[in-house]
Amino acid sequence: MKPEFEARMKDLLREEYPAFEQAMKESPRRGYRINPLKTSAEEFFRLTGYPEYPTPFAQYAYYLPEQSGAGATAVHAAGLLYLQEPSAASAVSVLDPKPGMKVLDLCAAPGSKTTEIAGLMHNQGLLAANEINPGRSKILVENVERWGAENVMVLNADPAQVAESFPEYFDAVLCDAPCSGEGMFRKNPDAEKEWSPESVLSCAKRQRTILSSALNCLKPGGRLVYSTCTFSLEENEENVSWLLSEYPFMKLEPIQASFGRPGFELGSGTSMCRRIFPMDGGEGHFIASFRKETDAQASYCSALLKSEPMPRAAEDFLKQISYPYTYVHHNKVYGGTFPFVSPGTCRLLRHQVLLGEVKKDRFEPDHALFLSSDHPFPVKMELQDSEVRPYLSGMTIPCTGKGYTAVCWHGHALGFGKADGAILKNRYPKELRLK
Ligand SMILES: C[S@@+](CC[C@H](N)C(=O)[O-])C[C@H]1O[C@@H](n2cnc3c(N)ncnc32)[C@H](O)[C@@H]1O
Repeated sequence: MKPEFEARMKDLLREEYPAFEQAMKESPRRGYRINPLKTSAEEFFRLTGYPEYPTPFAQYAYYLPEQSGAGATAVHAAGLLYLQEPSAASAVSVLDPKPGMKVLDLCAAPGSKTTEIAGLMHNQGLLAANEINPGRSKILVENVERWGAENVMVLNADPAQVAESFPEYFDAVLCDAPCSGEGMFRKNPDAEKEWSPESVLSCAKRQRTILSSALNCLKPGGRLVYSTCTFSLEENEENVSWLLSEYPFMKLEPIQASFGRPGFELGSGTSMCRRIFPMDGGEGHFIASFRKETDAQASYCSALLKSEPMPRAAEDFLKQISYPYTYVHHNKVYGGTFPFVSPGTCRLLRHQVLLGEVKKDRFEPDHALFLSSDHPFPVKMELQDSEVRPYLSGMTIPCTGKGYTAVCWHGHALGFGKADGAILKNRYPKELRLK
């Protein structure tokens, strides 16, 4: 540990410091969540043979066994699991999103909390996932797609733009802010190299700007959950105190949780927040929960988008699967479980589910259609275990069927291909292929 970091942690933790120091010498805890949109715990453990070792932080969350190789296997490609640092799942447990709500995940990439929220919403309501960084926002799209969520729009915008486009729109907002990452030092020792007391202060300042946008997106009566994966007071309880004094209509709420420990009390009720340290079974997290209490009752309705007519080629193809809402724009056809709302001035990367595109009067389905959780494609083929790697590497597979076909492993689609009665031409996306 850097001496300055060590001194700050001693000051913060006092008599608890030896436990922290000891925990920092131990191996990091790794975790994953099961996808409730696609599988059950019973099926998951039968398919993987993993030991069932739940974490205290969230529903569907488990510690990862050593040497699982989970990232490269069919369960990952089919979107049955998401690898996530165990304590990071705690913020969504506090947010407690429900089916039918309108939820914003403001700092969302790579998507561990977005997929967790989507899992709890069961494709009902709207989840907007925003990421400011263009490169990271593409990874977010990939992860949402593999998860199979059908009600997620992905935005790539500055939080201020999101607030301008969706004023007082959401029932719940998660602000999982960029931070100095002190809770990542055990997992990723390189993260500590970039740390300094100055970087803590600049993160705290940036978090205040992001928080101001976050609360503007929240409708009256709505709930804002603020989280970081760092330990500094400046980025956590001090920012909470700042928000309470700057925006008196924001009220701090107690967090009822069986994990972690209370926040440090700064005189504004900040012991109602929750903290997790490495000696609490995860790497480290901070969570605060606020309610927006204003006299205003009305909340904003985002404009609905007007679809272009459904192209004939798409209409014929889509008889095979029917979504509650469809939207056509520039020959691209989208399906979803929530009406298609305007992204305002935000750059839009994903509109619920991209079903496919009409090219030269032919409809070409998209990978996302096949990975969707609630609308399985009816024409399928089942892979043998030995065929999974070849398929995920982009190779052709023997197949006696004809036409577009979902390629499945134990009934779960990994992707698709086009069969000609003898072989299936592989349409697994090039950028996802195993090397
Ligand atoms: C802690 S990470 C989010 C992790 C994500 N919620 C998850 O669970 O996978 C914070 C994110 O905020 C983004 N970010 C960086 N600067 C930002 C800013 N000024 N405004 C909003 N987001 C920012 C980062 O690119 C990063 O993806």
